[in-house]
Amino acid sequence: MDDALRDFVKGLPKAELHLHLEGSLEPELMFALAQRNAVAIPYETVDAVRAAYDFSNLQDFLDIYYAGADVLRDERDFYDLTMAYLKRMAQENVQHVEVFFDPQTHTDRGIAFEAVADGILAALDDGERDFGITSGLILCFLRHLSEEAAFDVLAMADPYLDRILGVGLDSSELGHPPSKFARIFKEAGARGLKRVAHAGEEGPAPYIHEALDILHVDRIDHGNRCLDDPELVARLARSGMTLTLCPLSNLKLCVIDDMAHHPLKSMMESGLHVMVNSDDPAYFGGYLTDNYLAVAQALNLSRDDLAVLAKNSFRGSFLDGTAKARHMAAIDDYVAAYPG
Ligand code: HPA
Ligand SMILES: [Zn+2]
Repeated sequence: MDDALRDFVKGLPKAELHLHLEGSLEPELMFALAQRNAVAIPYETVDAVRAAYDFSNLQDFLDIYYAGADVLRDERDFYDLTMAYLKRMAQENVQHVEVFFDPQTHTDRGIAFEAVADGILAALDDGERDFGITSGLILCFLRHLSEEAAFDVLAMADPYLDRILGVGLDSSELGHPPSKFARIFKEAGARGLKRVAHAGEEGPAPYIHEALDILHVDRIDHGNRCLDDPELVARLARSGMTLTLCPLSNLKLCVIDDMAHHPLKSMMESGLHVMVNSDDPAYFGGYLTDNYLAVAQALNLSRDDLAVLAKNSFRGSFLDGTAKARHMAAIDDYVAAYPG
């Protein structure tokens, strides 16, 4: 491992825009919460948990990810989960995060929406106070469930909407196109929420078109498969649409067969506004710095390329223009002052 490159990336000011809080549940915390809540888990040791994280596609992962979330039971658990993530981010100079949560994963097993949201929001507040990390919370609808179920969760979230930045769409992509959620995304937009959606991770390029034209998203999560459609690439580039790429996730879920084949560099060269994220770091083997390093090494990225990615992370955020400009200037200052 190139320690100099790691130090450069670690100190680079960064934002993360594609992180599922439930996907930051480390096996150690899973065990601790299983014990605290007297929940049985099908693993003997932390190593056995990690050994089970061998996926051949998105669904393989989702089955284990939803099962793991069962140890999350009360407000304190959601607080601890979120705080553990923010603590790690503070060590990597991550200054802003827009994080996903999947309320249906919890409400469907009888956990109160309030326990989930209160725990997460309290940790986000403390993360800003203790580490200076600004944040936004994005409520994701599970796309393998119905649109009616999505309306139910939006109703539960109603008292919290002033603390929720936006809505997203995640879970099993194939067979669950964005168009299935046209009405709920329209409603979310009418309520002033930002809109993002996973599209083109395993699903085809037309799903990205649907996310743009039917859901009117402000960002595309993943979006790798846009490369199958040159006109779509041109459209995304022209509009400056941010794509939140997740390199280690793509490798672990077999979206790519080798990091050397990751499309990030060719996407940058096509003028796409791509940035780097960890998706579900506890399951995919690395947090934000590890994801930058994985592509930097496999694709031979320069420090300037990495700085562009970090700037894109703020440009693609929902921060206001002044804050974006301040963060981007700090990246220029960091690069200019960096030795060598
Ligand atoms: O990578 C993902 N894709 C879709 N749904 C998800 N839910 C958590 N992680 C993911
Ligand atoms: Zn994701």
